[in-house]
Amino acid sequence: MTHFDAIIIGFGKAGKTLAGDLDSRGWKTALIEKDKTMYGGTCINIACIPTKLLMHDALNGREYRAAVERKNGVIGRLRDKNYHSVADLKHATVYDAKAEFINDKEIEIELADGSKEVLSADKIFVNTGAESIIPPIDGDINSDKVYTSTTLIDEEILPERLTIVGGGYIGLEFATMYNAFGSEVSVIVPDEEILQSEDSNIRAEITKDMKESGINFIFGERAEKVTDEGGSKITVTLSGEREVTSNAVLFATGRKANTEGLGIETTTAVLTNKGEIKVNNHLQTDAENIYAMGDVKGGMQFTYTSLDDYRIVKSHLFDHGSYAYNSRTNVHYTMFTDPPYSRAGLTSEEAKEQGYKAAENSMPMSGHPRSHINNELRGLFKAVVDTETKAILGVHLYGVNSEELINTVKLAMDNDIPYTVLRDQMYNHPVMSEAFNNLFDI
Ligand SMILES: Cc1cc2nc3c(=O)[nH]c(=O)nc-3n(C[C@H](O)[C@H](O)[C@H](O)COP(=O)(O)OP(=O)(O)OC[C@H]3O[C@@H](n4cnc5c(N)ncnc54)[C@H](O)[C@@H]3O)c2cc1C
Ligand SMILES: NC(=O)c1ccc[n+]([C@@H]2O[C@H](COP(=O)([O-])OP(=O)(O)OC[C@H]3O[C@@H](n4cnc5c(N)ncnc54)[C@H](O)[C@@H]3O)[C@@H](O)[C@H]2O)c1
Repeated sequence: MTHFDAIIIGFGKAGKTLAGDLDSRGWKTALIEKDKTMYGGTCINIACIPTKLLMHDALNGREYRAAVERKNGVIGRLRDKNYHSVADLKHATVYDAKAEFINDKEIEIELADGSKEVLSADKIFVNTGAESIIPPIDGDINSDKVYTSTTLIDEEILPERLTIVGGGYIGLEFATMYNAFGSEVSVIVPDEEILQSEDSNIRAEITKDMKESGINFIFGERAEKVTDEGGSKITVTLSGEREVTSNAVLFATGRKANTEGLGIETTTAVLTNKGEIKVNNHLQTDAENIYAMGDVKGGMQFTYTSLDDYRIVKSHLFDHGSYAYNSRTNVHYTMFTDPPYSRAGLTSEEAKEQGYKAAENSMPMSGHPRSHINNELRGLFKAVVDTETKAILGVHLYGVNSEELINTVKLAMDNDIPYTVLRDQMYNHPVMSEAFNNLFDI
């Protein structure tokens, strides 16, 4: 049995960053990754990077197969760079193996040749991510025309017609991307509208623009059955018994924590009722030497929140836990549609429900000078502020460059900078951020 100071299970964002940090402190560390095509984790290989690259190429008119080829080249290089960023460390060893706990301090790994080995460590960090969920559906769910986000982006032939089940982040980003590549896209949304938790004007605007770009929505129905018709056709039967036939079906119906076969039940750590690893404010599980970071511990599923989980664990290990989960504020996000939608904080309805003296302002992007230069008049920016304290309570930015602009607003919110500062700031010209002069004129 080989003993380590630390074992990290999974090559996710938090884990690989922690590996580098521990190495600089002289810790002998093992990083165990079950899939050689996943060095660097989900983001690099099957999520953020490939999808945003394909979106970029789709919107810039590149042909689908050429974009998939470019994507494969880029992620291959990033995967190799990520592998070496850990494997070349002085005190770290990367194991190509599936890890399974056998108790709080020992892990059994199964190597590619089927042989088994036990590794032990004082501290163990679980960073195994999440995987796509396909809800219980009747019919030919194993058809080669049924895809998840992971498998669709590897398909080299553009589906002429694509049915997307689910109108969440993945559904709407893929609808934008495949529509721009030239597929005829239908999105099945079980609710009466997309994005129920977003501001109602913003979601109406996004829906209008997506429809105008040619995307077809079917609201208020669930996918219940898939039937492989043979040849290149597949049919989805909806709860209202309507049928949608296309050449490919993407299930964009959520993701679940990757804990299957991890042997958590052999440890003192426990799972929540959603199957995520239960952690405390320092991301420690019920076993005090085992931590969980990233998607596997539940909560918001983003690469940057996983990176921030590393900061929480580092703080607990080396700085008395001064930065903890409840130190994290105003977690923002972007949905990379065209144009993108970015949010931080509350909607005005939420702010009022929570008792704030809230006022809001909205600004159509068609009135902004930079929009005319960009030849992109779509978009709507909204801000919600507290009229008493002058605090920014929320921003909802649907428009060009919102994925960048949102970071400025989050910085202001995190540092209690009043909205009047963003209102009165001198911005250069002509740029998107000068929209804040008007947006915060409340
Ligand atoms: C299509 C898509 C697009 C997305 N786009 C964005 C985006 O634009 N921006 C953003 O911030 N987030 C995005 N996300 C979310 C983001 O990708 C994830 O939140 C993030 O990658 C999670 O990282 P992680 O640290 O939890 O672990 P991961 O990166 O998921 O790594 C977990 C690793 O553990 C390995 N593993 C699992 N079980 C075992 C085991 N038993 N033994 C050994 N290894 C194991 C896995 O193979 C994997 O490599 C997207 C997700 C998807 C699906
Ligand atoms: N830009 C980003 O940062 C980004 C992009 C993509 C994904 N992600 C991450 O990935 C996570 C998962 O995304 P997602 O879109 O898969 O999940 P989601 O939970 O956002 O959306 C899933 C949707 O599928 C619907 N659904 C479920 N069963 C259905 C059925 N039978 N028929 C029709 N619809 C059905 C649900 O009602 C829901 O609206 C996100 O929460 C996010 O954290 C992030």
